[in-house]
Amino acid sequence: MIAHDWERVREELDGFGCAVIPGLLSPAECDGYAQSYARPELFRSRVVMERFQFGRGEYQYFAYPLPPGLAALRGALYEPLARIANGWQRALGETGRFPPTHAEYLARCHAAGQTRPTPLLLQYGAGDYNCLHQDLYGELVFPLQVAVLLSRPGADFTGGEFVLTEQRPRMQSRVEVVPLAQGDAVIFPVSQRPVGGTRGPYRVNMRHGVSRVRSGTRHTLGIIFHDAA
Ligand SMILES: O=C(O)CCC(=O)C(=O)O
Ligand SMILES: [Fe+2]
Repeated sequence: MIAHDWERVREELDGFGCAVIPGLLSPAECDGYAQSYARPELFRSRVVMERFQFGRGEYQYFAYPLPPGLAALRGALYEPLARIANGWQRALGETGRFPPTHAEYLARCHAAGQTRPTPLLLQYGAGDYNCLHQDLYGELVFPLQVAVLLSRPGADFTGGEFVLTEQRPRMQSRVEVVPLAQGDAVIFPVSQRPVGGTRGPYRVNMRHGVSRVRSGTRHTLGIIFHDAA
């Protein structure tokens, strides 16, 4: 288990739709991941965002088997997040529950034909950005995901802020800009979250993206818990 104040994470996710774990990865771990972008044998596919009008920049999905540290991190983050996700299921009146371990959840994904790994490394240069999106890859959706900033803001790059939008029914949208240092992890909803209303919780629709990188190079590690069809 990752030693962290998960109650605070739950409160921030419930209150604002995002939470930060400072220094989840060390500078050496961040540099290791960022450098591994240049090792094609680690990845199953590469996406140039401009080709799909997803933005500008590129990313690669890791292949199975994941690097051991990444597989362990994905499994360790899943467990406390599954408890939060099950609280959201209850709040929204959904009957389905997420199993306590990531191995069990992956078995469900694989049985449903979602067998391809979704953890990814992203790479942005000057002028690159990531349009607002949702990382949905099939019917099975684990409702929370994690992104770790691998580069040093102000030193390796400028600009390139992580942003979230929250679309509320019949109301104007709300935005969060999440300040991150190297190694910080942001936890956020994949697509929806419950917000407490006077007549009980309602669903809001969330998207995330990255504003334009003004200079330098920015790398991120994305950890998504459902696999892809
Ligand atoms: O580069 C970022 O900060 C966002 C990455 C992203 O879209 C993701 O991890 O799903
Ligand atoms: Fe994403």
